[in-house]
Amino acid sequence: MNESPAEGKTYSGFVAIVGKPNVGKSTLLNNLLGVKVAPISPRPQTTRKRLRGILTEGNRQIVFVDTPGLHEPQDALGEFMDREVYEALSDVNAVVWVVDLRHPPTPEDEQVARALRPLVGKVPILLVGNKLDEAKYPEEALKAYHALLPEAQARAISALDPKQVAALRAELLALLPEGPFFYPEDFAKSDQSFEEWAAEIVREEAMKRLWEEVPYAVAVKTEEVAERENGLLYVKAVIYVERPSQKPILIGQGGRKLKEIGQAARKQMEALLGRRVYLDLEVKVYPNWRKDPEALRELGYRSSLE
Ligand SMILES: Nc1nc2c(ncn2[C@@H]2O[C@H](COP(=O)(O)OP(=O)(O)OP(=O)(O)O)[C@@H](O)[C@H]2O)c(=O)[nH]1
Repeated sequence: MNESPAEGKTYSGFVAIVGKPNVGKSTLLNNLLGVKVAPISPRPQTTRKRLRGILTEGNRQIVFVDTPGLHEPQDALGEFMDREVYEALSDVNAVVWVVDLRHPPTPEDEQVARALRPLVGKVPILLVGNKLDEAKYPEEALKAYHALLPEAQARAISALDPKQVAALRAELLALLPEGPFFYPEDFAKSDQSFEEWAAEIVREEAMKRLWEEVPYAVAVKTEEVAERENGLLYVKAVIYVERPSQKPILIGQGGRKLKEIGQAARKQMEALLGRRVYLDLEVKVYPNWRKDPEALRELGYRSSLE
């Protein structure tokens, strides 16, 4: 653990961001931090792994833990994702429970509320009704969610509104108990390696462009990152699919889809790094990787307990 800053008291803690798939958890995390650390797509269950985002402001530090959307697992990947949520909840100072105000609660929201119940009275639980900008009956919806866990403190926001996100950020910073920083003040905003981040960006761009079952069959692994003489950063990533029939869907006619995915991911990388990137993508088949615990580990879905 790192004691910091040099003088005076410090306040620090872990804040878990939980909720069912697609409610805006990753969007909220990225906007709380002011940088993009988590992948976002209109597809539910884009987030697969727990991810830490680190926010340091003055003498206060929050380590956010973004979690996959809690859902009924269909396979080994799904079980891994739910386990990630329960582990994230085991040792936190506050919980942000995100719900979608455009719709009333579903059984999945009830499942999240049940998972949070043991924390009542132990740590603050902030119920964040998100997507206020597009909600027709936000007050009624928030009330219905609040009824699932009346002990939570409820508020409505849009994760896309910088002012509302800043207010939530200030509220969370104020909740922190006194304690030393977990990361040095100048630590990057996420604990992901560049290789992991690059793979997540490619997966995000692929998921946005695929339909039905195919987005969920995609896994991405960064195989190489190398400096090139002309100032280019060379990044080689492999996109894995589960069946040979999925490969042409990803590549598209005349390679068009893969090119689109590559261009969009490269742009995101260049924007973050402020330099030119050569992104080399390849598509391979890894039969039924989602059902195979060994394959999950190989593709980076490793529990932090291992
Ligand atoms: N209109 C509106 N859309 C939002 C808001 N917040 C997030 N979204 C959109 O909701 C979709 C899902 O957002 P994510 O941040 O990926 O959601 P998530 O909860 O992390 O999803 P999982 O990875 O499935 O757990 C994306 O298309 C976002 O752009 C909001 O406040 N208003």
